[in-house]
Amino acid sequence: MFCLRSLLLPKYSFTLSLFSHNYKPIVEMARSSLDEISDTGAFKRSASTFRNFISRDPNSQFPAESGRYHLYISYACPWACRCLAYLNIKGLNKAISFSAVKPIWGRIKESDDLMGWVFPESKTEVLGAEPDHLNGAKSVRELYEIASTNYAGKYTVPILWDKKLKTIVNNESSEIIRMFNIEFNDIAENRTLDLYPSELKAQIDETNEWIYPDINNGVYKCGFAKKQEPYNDAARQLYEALDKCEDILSKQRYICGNKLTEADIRLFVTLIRFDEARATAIPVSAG
Ligand SMILES: N[C@@H](CCC(=O)N[C@@H](CS)C(=O)NCC(=O)O)C(=O)O
Repeated sequence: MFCLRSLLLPKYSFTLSLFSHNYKPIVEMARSSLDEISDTGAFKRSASTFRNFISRDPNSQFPAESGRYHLYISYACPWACRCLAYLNIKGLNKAISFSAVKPIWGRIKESDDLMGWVFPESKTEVLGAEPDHLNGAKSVRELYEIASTNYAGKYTVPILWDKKLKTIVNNESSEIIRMFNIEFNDIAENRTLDLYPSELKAQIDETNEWIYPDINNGVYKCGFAKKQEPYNDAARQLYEALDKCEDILSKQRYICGNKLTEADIRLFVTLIRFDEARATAIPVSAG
């Protein structure tokens, strides 16, 4: 039988591997995920900052117009790839453009040592990544600086960018996918697909409530933990949650029943890049 544990083992490190080529001591990386450590040594994710909503209402501040919005992603980032998956599955590729940064962090500003997502110099430098033709930014940090003069948070992807107002609409993937699911239905090619249908909302929410902390964010809690105890806790929760998925998916096709939903996409993008994205750093053992 297909086993989630065997897919993920033995090298259980995750996202830090993406950053490892240019790894710098944490003190030089204020305002990145690597800096979000509590007193107990546990990874503590801060909330996303840009939380505007695109609406199908043409009179709203951010109306769902074709050609107006751009999605910045990294193929290495599961949060960003949720949004990319939605872009494709909803048939929004013609309405919303997207581009990818380089998959490995670089220095994001000449004047300091902060590391983060950077754009390549040319389209041929790194497969899939391309220079920022929209804003001419060298790094994702520059996009945040265009959008806000006093931004003090992390420089994360995904970013849903408004080309017209030259600002970030939203940088929270769980909200971006909800917008893509419904708000663009007047222009989406696959408008009848509803990945958050009303009859399954409660079940999807309930599923997200354990998959998010234990798996989606759980891999970061393992990878970024700075002490043994929080690492052990996160790894135990992660393995228990994977076993729970295994159990559910051995009895039914999708995580919330017989229909593909948001909960599947959110789980899949984390699972699919375990081996690819976390090969070199912070191994997670079966505990
Ligand atoms: N809450 C955000 C999280 C996004 C996030 O953490 N992205 C990571 C990449 S996997 C990032 O861009 N990190 C950059 C940094 O920490 O500086 C979402 O779900 O959209």
